[in-house]
Amino acid sequence: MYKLTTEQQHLQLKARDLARSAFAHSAAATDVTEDYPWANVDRLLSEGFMGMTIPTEYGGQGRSYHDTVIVIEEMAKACATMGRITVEANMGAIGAIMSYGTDEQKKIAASAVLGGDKPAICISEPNAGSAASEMTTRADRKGDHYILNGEKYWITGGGVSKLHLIFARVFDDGVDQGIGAFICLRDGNVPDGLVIGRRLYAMGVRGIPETHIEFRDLELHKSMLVVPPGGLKRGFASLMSAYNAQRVGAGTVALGIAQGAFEEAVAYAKDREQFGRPIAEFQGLQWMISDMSMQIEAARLLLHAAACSGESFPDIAMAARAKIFAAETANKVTNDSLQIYGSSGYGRHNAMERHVRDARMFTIAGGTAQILRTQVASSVLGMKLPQTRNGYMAR
Ligand SMILES: CC(C)(COP(=O)(O)OP(=O)(O)OC[C@H]1O[C@@H](n2cnc3c(N)ncnc32)[C@H](O)[C@@H]1OP(=O)(O)O)[C@@H](O)C(=O)NCCC(=O)NCCSC(=O)CCS(=O)O
Ligand SMILES: Cc1cc2nc3c(=O)[nH]c(=O)nc-3n(C[C@H](O)[C@H](O)[C@H](O)COP(=O)(O)OP(=O)(O)OC[C@H]3O[C@@H](n4cnc5c(N)ncnc54)[C@H](O)[C@@H]3O)c2cc1C
Repeated sequence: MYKLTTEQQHLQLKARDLARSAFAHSAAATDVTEDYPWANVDRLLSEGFMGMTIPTEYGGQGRSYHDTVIVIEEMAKACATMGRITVEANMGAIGAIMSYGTDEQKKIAASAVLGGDKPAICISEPNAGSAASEMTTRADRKGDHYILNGEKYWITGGGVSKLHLIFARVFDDGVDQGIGAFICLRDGNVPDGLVIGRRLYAMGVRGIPETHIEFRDLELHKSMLVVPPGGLKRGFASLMSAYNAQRVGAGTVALGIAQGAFEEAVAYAKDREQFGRPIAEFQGLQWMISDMSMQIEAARLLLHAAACSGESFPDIAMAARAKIFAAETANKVTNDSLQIYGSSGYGRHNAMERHVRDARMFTIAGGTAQILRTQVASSVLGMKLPQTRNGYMAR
């Protein structure tokens, strides 16, 4: 059982106040316009919810991932887009750079995020989604620079993010060194070679653009290559280890969406009358409400435990379990909440259909529920579980 400290309870209340007063009322408009909510991001920044995990020596608050999930749930409950922005402003790319980067890299990243930027993490490719380690984006050394070529897809924040962390296979003298991550800033002037491609219009969480990004002879100084302590040969494993934090964050957005939909459904059940009495008096709905409350509470416990696990970053299996459970809970709870609303939930004049759409992405993005189950199985069985045919044959 987790218990929030007094300080964490204050943080939760501060986040809840901001989310309710500033973000909840614009969530529907953000969904309809599909515009990035710049004004809300300014508020998120000025209230101290961006770059919370950045160490104090780089201008941040040095907060834990546990503190961060407390804030994310509140933001996502009010507006899923703001929930996801809070994740990327505190986890993912910024977490990896603040842990593995050089002093110069940390200063660049901290300055971007503490200036209001939500970084973009560029891993997935059209032919390497689940099979992320099969990425073909390559960086070839040329003197003091690397030349990047390749294509990423479903990059959250494409066209609005300033800081990009680009995963690529690194070649020195044509020899594969392993996978590293490059920092590329899109700061007013778009660097030659960084091409923001077409937008992928999404089913939910529509306030953040998802785009293709191409690298066409993108030239980056060698000092922009983030090399984790284990070197490039262990680069992919170390970078994915940092990414476990973002999985916990994404799961928490799913939780916040579920909690928000649930609260609305409970209030509606007490208010709506059929057969001369509130529909909350019908056992068929009472048992649905019980199940929803259990699933939400269990998801929250798994997420908080995962956020507190590991050393620098959450443990791979705990993060995977928590994200799978929270994502599947969000799909179930938002659908059941809509059911409790009946036709009113199905109408677009109501928030329920948006909650269902917003919840849908989390069994896909950040590692699908199937891939993450394989990671959990690998941990439980103590077995490597290569997914390629020749991986098994080699064993
Ligand atoms: C990891 C996979 C790509 C599977 O690929 P492979 O079979 O080639 O790799 P593995 O042998 O499983 O892994 C190689 C190496 O890395 C270690 N590893 C892998 N993942 C992690 C992790 N999460 N934490 C720690 N370590 C990790 C692994 O143990 C191996 O180490 P050893 O060599 O054994 O010591 C695939 O499973 C995978 O994760 N696919 C999903 C890709 C993904 O999550 N993409 C996210 C893109 S960003 C995004 O979607 C943002 C959306 S959001 O909502 O935030
Ligand atoms: C809204 C959204 C935001 C995203 N944001 C980002 C981002 O910011 N940065 C980024 O890099 N990526 C991002 N992604 C991409 C995301 O990481 C990928 O969608 C995800 O990793 C799955 O890859 P894929 O979509 O190519 O599906 P595929 O890998 O093609 O999978 C298709 C289906 O096959 C299943 N499958 C594949 N391999 C296996 C296996 N070995 N065992 C069992 N089932 C398997 C999958 O589970 C899935 O059901 C985002 C995606 C979405 C939807």
